[in-house]
Amino acid sequence: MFKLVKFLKPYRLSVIAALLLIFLQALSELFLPTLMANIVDIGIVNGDTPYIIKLGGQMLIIALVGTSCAILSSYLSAKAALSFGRDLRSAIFRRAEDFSLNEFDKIGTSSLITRTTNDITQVQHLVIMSLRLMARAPMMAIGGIVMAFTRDAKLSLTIVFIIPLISLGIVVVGKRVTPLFRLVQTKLDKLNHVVRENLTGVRVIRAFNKENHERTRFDEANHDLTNTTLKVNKLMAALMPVMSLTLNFATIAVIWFGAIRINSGTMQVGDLMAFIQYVMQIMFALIMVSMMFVMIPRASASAVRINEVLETIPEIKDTNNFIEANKQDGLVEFNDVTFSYPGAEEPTLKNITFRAEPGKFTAIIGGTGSGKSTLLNLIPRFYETNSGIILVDGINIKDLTQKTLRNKIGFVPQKSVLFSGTVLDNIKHGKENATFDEIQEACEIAQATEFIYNMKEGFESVISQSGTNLSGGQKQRLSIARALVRKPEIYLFDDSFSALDFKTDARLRAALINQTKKATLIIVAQRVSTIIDADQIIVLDKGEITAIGNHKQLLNSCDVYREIVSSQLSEEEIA
Ligand SMILES: Nc1ncnc2c1ncn2[C@@H]1O[C@H](COP(=O)(O)OP(=O)(O)OP(=O)(O)O)[C@@H](O)[C@H]1O
Repeated sequence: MFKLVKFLKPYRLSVIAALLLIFLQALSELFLPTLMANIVDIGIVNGDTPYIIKLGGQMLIIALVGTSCAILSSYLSAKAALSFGRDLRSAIFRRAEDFSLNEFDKIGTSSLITRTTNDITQVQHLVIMSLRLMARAPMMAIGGIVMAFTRDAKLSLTIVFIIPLISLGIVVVGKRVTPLFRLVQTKLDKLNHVVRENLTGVRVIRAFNKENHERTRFDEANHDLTNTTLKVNKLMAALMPVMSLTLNFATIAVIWFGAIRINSGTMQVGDLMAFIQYVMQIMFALIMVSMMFVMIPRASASAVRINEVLETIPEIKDTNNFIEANKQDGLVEFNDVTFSYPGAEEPTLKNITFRAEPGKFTAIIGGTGSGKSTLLNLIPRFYETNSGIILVDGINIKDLTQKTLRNKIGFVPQKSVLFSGTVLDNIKHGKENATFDEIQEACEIAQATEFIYNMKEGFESVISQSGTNLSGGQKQRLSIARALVRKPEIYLFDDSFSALDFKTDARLRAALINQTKKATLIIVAQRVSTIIDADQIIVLDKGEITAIGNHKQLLNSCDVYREIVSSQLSEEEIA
């Protein structure tokens, strides 16, 4: 929790001002019972009306000052806490932006969302309450004790018995709920995960009539969260009645002993009235502390989860001694590269060595799970290799900044990803300052122009969430146009033509070859027809390169390739 305090630093002036105002508010609240005691003991007893009016006026002014301080301190503490929350959210978001895909896999997308939203809200809530209550509670408790002692030292002994009793209750409950609160956040993660999977996979769920199964899964996660939260709340609920009971007993004890002291003439009625108010203030302060104890365990569980993200050092970082890329050819070289996903028993890619030259079309083919996408993902450095080096234009990619490296690349992922916005916005993701001519040219090559103009608003048509209003092939073509508009040196297509019909696929490739004459073109494909014209075809099998050559060479020399080809093409096509 304390590690996050640094995020409050920029707002220290607001925090200090809020604390000062709270101090003034507490002083005013502590002073009022004394004035009231004087009105009773001096004004009423002596029938001194001007004295009563004078002190009554003073009470009114002090109460007004106290209220103004309370309003202003609430405003300042809310401002500081909300800004704290905003900065923390930005910090998590920025950190997550730097994560390699490994770190995303490790923490989990759903958990990252919960941490950026719910966890931060918990901590932010604690900050507001700490500034408002936590600062006020000790002032009120200590001030109340001091004032009560000045009113009647002997009667104050009642307080000495009550405070340790309440403190014990708070500590016992606090210890039991802390681990439970941590559990609540984990259960919330799980619920988010189930909801997310259900919403994104709604079509599959309906197609397979899995609604009941998914409902059960959701109910389980939902009940699990509810039960754990209930357990925590039961414990917390037990604390409040205990507090109230103690408060009432304390009041009875004070009135009882106070009455005895008034009878014996050692105490005045006004003093007893003030004393009761001070005891109330002390008890109230302790209740505030117990309320804080409700929040601290939950917020500290959230703070641990937030810190976990903030303290995760991204595996992939730019070197300080980065090299400026002078050449702009786009030559890609793999030298004996081996790569494993964390926790995997076997490397996914083993001893990969090849060259993909500018002006040449390199294709990668292989069975499912042979490592094609993984190989492609290593080029923009989405993952770090275990051994071997990858060079772009003769420079180890680890010596380039990620920005420089990725500026050279036009990447089309296997699963098309579009963002909410217009068609134009989505293509401009590839090049912010692209002219309309450039965008049109890219769409022309990607075979997207026709369907874009068939849309109601053309390039201004709005793409709904993740492109749900587009077909798979349309999404793929927009993803391709987004990469083409950059005119990069290296084009990486990860099975990006799979949703296109054969005719569109052929037209697109013909146009693409024209546009990418000088660039390095690397295409991962499942379909042999997509890569039949490649200058070199890399055949991957179980993470290893089985053979490299063109279609004809491989047909004669590579069994794996021949098998793939004969499973897709007829004898005449092969011949
Ligand atoms: N993020 C990941 N974490 C752990 N293992 C992974 C991850 N992504 C892929 N793998 C594993 O790595 C292997 C290669 O996967 P990859 O996606 O590179 O294959 P592929 O040849 O592109 O397959 P496909 O043609 O089906 O897309 C598979 O066994 C897969 O289970």
